[in-house]
Amino acid sequence: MKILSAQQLAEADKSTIDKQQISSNDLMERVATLVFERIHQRLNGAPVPIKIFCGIGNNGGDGLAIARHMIQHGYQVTVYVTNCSKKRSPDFLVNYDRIKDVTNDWPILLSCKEDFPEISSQDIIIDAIFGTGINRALDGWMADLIHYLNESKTFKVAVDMPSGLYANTAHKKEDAILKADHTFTFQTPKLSFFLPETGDNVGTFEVINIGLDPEYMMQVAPLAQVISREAAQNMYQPRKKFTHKGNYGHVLTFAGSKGKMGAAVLSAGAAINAGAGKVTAYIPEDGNVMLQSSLPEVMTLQSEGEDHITDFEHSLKDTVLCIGPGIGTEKDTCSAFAKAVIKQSSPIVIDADGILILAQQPELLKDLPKDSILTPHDGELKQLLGEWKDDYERLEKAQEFSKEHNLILVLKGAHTITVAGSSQYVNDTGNPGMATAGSGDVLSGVIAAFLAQGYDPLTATVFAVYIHGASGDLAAQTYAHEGLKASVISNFIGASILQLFRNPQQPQEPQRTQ
Ligand SMILES: NC(=O)C1=CN([C@@H]2O[C@H](COP(=O)(O)OP(=O)(O)OC[C@H]3O[C@@H](n4cnc5c(N)ncnc54)[C@H](O)[C@@H]3O)[C@@H](O)[C@H]2O)[C@@H](O)CC1
Ligand SMILES: Nc1ncnc2c1ncn2[C@@H]1O[C@H](COP(=O)(O)OP(=O)(O)O)[C@@H](O)[C@H]1O
Ligand SMILES: [K+]
Repeated sequence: MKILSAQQLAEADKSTIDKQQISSNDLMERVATLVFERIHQRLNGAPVPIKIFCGIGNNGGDGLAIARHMIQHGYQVTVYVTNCSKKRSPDFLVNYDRIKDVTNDWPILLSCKEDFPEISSQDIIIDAIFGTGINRALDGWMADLIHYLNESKTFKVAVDMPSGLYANTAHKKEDAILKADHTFTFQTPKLSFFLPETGDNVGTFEVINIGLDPEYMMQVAPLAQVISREAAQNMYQPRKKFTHKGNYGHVLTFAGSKGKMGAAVLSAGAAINAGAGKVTAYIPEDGNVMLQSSLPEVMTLQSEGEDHITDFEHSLKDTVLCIGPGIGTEKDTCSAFAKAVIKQSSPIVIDADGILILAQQPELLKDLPKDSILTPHDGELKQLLGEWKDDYERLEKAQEFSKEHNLILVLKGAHTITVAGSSQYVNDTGNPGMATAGSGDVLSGVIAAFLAQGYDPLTATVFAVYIHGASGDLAAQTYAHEGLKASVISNFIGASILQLFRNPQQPQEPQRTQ
């Protein structure tokens, strides 16, 4: 699913109005009806007090139209309008008049702090103050209103966007942004929903298809794409009947050191669990017994170094190299790392200490095969790219780095973003239970396994990130977030591939918790 900028969404609105020969007010009515239906499905006429706060632009117009539908269906609604400017949008004004026809009274105007209504914990708040049109931080009593609403313990629903939040530009820390429990967003999710500095303001969200011009939606180059279940289904490559293990590739994991042999077990184990035909773990000598007894399916090759890898002399022909988990940064490990990456001619998966070594020896970047995949968490990313001032600069720097070095970057987090040149793919599977030691090692093995099975590097990466998160979601249904551990996530890889093609009505659909 495409993520568009606020400006592109405004263009899509315009194109829709032109091509579908409807007025902007007809579109607003369509939007409001769709939101009302979603709310009505959930509340089912419940006599809860609902307070709708409307701005004076089109988001406010949406709010007034939603309020009108709710009042006509017997809901207990009080409507407030934030009287912050004389510049009211034409469609706001149409709906301002229309609601009066239903209530025989004007909505309550708020012009200062003293006007703020009392909010009880029983209330439901609907926030239609600002949407994608916001172009500066809220100040004065408008900022106070947002803080006031945030302090209340009641359930808050945002229309299109939590008010105060920008769709795709950075905020200052102190900006007033509504903290919604749920957001009904229109046509596409916004980039800010997925970023760590702002995503928490959105609560859970659902995207309402408001029927914006399909032609525009098809041709527009998005800011980023969210990997949907359908997209992941299309990426999957089923196995053929008359095949053998040689058809599914050979992964060589270069991982582990004394005290961190688990990283080698996790990455090699995940590569086997995700379908690599053969997996060999290249490890320090002392890790051999542990690895062989943990993973009987995996072959081993041992470095001369007893407690860390000190050398690399092996052939990498027809092998996918997955390098870095738990290797440490000893001098001879760094030289062995350099030997291996220089020798390899097909895309490499580089994780953890491998990324730190690259940051220390950036001259190696030019030796990496095109489309190699780096999977840094933010600590590792900072070593590579330096500090960033906000989430958007992080993405810009990652894009520049990816373009300059012809690499794919996997920016791990609650919504992992895969950056390939100027394209960005946002992952929507996974849960906070995956914030547990070793889950990144598992991801590196999954990416390598898909590469080995013949997926192209970008598809292997995006699909692996999706499946890794989906495995965590499925595992969490049995183990809860707290009980998740990396080996458990790895053991659910097969189940999550099955789940990808299961009818969503069947049990065991992963619970989305964004
Ligand atoms: N054609 C339509 O009727 C549609 C309406 N939609 C709604 O329209 C919204 C966008 O509407 P608008 O472009 O009118 O913008 P908003 O309703 O988000 O904002 C209204 C106006 O407030 C002013 N403003 C911006 N920042 C401010 C600040 N910090 N303090 C005070 N005033 C400020 C701006 O001049 C802006 O135009 C969407 O989020 C959505 O809710 C669309 O989603 C669908 C189509
Ligand atoms: N809150 C979260 N929600 C979803 N996924 C998460 C969350 N926290 C971590 N993850 C995922 O877990 C993995 C953690 O990787 P990493 O930090 O490298 O762990 P480790 O170094 O212990 O292996 C990443 O794939 C990341 O996207
Ligand atoms: K809003």
